[in-house]
Amino acid sequence: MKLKKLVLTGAAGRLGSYLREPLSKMCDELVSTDIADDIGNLYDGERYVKADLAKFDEIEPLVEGADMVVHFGAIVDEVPFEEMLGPNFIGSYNIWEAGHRHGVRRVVYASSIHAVGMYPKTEFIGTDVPHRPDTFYGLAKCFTEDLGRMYWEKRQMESVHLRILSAAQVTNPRALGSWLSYDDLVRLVRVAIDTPVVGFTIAYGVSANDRAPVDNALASFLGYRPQDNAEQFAEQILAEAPQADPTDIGTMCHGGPFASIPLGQSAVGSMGIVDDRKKT
Ligand SMILES: NC(=O)c1ccc[n+]([C@@H]2O[C@H](COP(=O)([O-])OP(=O)(O)OC[C@H]3O[C@@H](n4cnc5c(N)ncnc54)[C@H](O)[C@@H]3O)[C@@H](O)[C@H]2O)c1
Ligand SMILES: O=C(O)[C@H]1O[C@@H](O)[C@H](O)[C@@H](O)[C@@H]1O
Repeated sequence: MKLKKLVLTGAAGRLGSYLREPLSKMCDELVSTDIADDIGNLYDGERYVKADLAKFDEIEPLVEGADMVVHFGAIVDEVPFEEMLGPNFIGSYNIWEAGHRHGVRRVVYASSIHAVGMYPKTEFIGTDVPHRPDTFYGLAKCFTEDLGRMYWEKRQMESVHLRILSAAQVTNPRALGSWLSYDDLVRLVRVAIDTPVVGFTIAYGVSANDRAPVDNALASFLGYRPQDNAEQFAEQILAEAPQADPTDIGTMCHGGPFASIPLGQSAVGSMGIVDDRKKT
């Protein structure tokens, strides 16, 4: 199905960099947006507009005439609530409200495992477990999932909330379960757009890892079939890993370092994430 217009927020970001090209091929016009000054060379059919998610006046005109919004823009680490409020809470409201005013059919949202990060890993969690955020960052993901449910139930605007686990190079034992390869990310976003009816849906964003700690059974109607498996990295990662501390909350919970970090303090700093965004 080729759409008329798609909007991608967070287009300058790491995941955005892998989504721009495939999204540009799924529509006549892709409007990519971010707070960054530019995003490099543009793909055929792509236009870039700098805008701040926290400002309704900047976001609202971008959404006019769009079939769907792929909403990936956000602060992606734990920060004090006051800093999170604009981009991650108000930003989500701005996307849904602007979308509603312009008759946007669906939002595909980058939610996160951190909406449920305080569950112990001994629980194989489904998409229907109650929220259990590990940080203000996770709380903003919970807020946005509830916002999406409310706009579906009250205003019939659809959304798919992709609770991504770890879309980054595999550098630690946790990622052997939580890895989402960039190719599988694209597969997931593609089915979230292509599935004819989604209502309000939550799906975990994870590859076909032998050790995947979450259950996507309730989202199986999306037909997401991940192809990659982090087990290919297991031997090396486990040989190099320090002995796990069973009393550490971060080791025990789905949220990893986000689960053990004090509220408002950076968790990403300790995770060794490589900036391998795709260059254009
Ligand atoms: N990478 C992961 O493992 C992972 C896991 C779960 C969820 N997510 C979610 O996926 C999305 C993309 O993450 P990423 O890893 O590519 O991070 P990223 O930081 O590379 O990308 C996020 C982008 O959002 C933009 N942004 C921040 N504040 C903004 C504002 N006020 N207005 C407009 N744009 C703003 C940033 O400039 C950045 O380009 C985020 O919503 C994140 O929460 C990522
Ligand atoms: O838990 C994870 O691995 C990831 O969770 C995402 O929500 C964060 O944005 C990302 O920075 C983390 O690496």
